[in-house]
Amino acid sequence: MSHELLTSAEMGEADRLTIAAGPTDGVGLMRRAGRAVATEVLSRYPSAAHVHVLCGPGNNGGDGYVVARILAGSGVATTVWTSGPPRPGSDAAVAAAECPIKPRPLSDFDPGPRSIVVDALYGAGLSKPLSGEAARAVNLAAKLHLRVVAVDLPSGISGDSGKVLGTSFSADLTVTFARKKPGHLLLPGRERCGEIVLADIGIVAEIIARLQPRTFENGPALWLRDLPVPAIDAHKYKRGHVGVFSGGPNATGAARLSALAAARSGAGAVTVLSPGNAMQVNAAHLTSIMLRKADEAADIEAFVGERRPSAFVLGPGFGIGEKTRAFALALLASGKPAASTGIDGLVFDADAITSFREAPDVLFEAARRPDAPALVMTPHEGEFARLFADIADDNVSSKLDKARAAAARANAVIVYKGADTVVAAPDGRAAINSNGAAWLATAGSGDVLSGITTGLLAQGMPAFEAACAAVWIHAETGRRFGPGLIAEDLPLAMVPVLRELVAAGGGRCSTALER
Ligand SMILES: NC(=O)C1=CN([C@@H]2O[C@H](COP(=O)(O)OP(=O)(O)OC[C@H]3O[C@@H](n4cnc5c(N)ncnc54)[C@H](OP(=O)(O)O)[C@@H]3O)[C@@H](O)[C@H]2O)[C@@H](O)CC1
Ligand SMILES: [K+]
Repeated sequence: MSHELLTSAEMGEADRLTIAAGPTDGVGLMRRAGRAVATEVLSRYPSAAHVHVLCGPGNNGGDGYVVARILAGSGVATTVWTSGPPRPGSDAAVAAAECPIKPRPLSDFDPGPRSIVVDALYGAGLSKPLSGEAARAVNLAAKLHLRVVAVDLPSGISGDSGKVLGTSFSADLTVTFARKKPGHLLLPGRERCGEIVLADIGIVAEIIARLQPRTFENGPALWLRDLPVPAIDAHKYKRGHVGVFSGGPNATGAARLSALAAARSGAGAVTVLSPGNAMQVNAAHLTSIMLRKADEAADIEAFVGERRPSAFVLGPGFGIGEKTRAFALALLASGKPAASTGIDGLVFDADAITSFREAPDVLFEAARRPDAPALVMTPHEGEFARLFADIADDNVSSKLDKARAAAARANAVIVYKGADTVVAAPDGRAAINSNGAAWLATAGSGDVLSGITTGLLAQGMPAFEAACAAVWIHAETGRRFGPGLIAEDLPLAMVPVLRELVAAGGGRCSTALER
């Protein structure tokens, strides 16, 4: 599995364990890292007039000296610029000694137009904002529109958070080693990396597994085995029954989008639960989706007892206020075994999140009760801040840290939406999504995401996996559809994506869900 993401500390530990296991030493790893970068430079820019390798004082710079040695040995005009010599006795000092090019001070950096920059100033060891001569080099490369190949990370980007410290290079290509780091996927880091190439430098999977990584790049490898497929003896209720709450007569569309998405994601039956005064509007627009009146919390109880739904989505178009809070708390009290016919999973989105802005602890306490159904919440940035104001205000933490802290506090899987959506579970696992597309930023898109998540939950998929799969499928569908996408397109357009996932080996029979 190469979808694990490593923090700087974990990467350092992988390095240490690899060296301890032998026979490769630190300089050996550095030579492989540098060679991987040099190979990319040579194959992508075979006719480059001049390559400028910028070397910092640490091991990132060490990789740079290896790159410079190999490029020069291949006949490429190469200049090395350094921001400081390596520490005597370090691996980087060995690499520098092996490099035949005499380094020049970075303060004199003076690249010609159309040359290539290899940025080996700072990588995993970035410890402060870029300034002085490094910032000048960044500005010069940008001004001259030079191609930049970053070693491990563009200097100035934090590998753990994706944040820019001071300023940073914007690379065309970033070559990183063993596994990607969170900063390659979190914004703005992701935009500054350009294309990312993952190079194998001999840090084996067994070593990575010993670190027990808790952060992943979202993709099928993380959840395909849990993706529900109907068993041969499936009937509709064995495939999970989803309940979707509709808003009033002027706000019914969001629920229908969620309902359709839940049905397309494989739930065998979907019921829209509508206020009495919106029954006619909903009835006029529903065909395979069922419809039932639900005006108060007692109606939920009756529905759960009679129809045995397995998952609900509350929030899209529902409205903000006391009724939403009452419905949410009634649903959270409907888990097993408190009610023998209890439900397995809940998705709270939009208005269900905002309704608790004055008293989030009431929601968290209800979600923390042992019998509460698994809860997934899908806030965008604004909604996240309403529920987790202190976490959102923390300027030091990354989006990953924030999603994790929120998940632990709320005892819920948090889907912290955005162009770099993070899914975090209360147990500390987290995944960063990287296949999103700007086409998804359209009204109703989030309602569809909630519906897919609920559909998967209803079929017995565990909450973290269901949320990750829904985010990925939703993003993949939007990416493939491209221009012209509106939310109504998504439920049907995701069918080819689902077909491919099932063909690729998904997953778990939803008959496990006998109700
Ligand atoms: N781990 C592995 O498996 C492998 C790792 N490899 C490579 O090692 C890299 C990590 O190396 P690293 O730990 O030596 O850190 P690195 O990024 O060179 O920086 C440290 C130095 O920079 C300085 N410094 C930092 N920020 C600064 C700033 N803004 N402005 C000025 N100075 C600043 C910092 O100063 P200090 O914080 O000590 O004051 C320190 O001197 C990694 O990215 C990869 O390329 C490969 O060889 C293959 C195997
Ligand atoms: K770098």
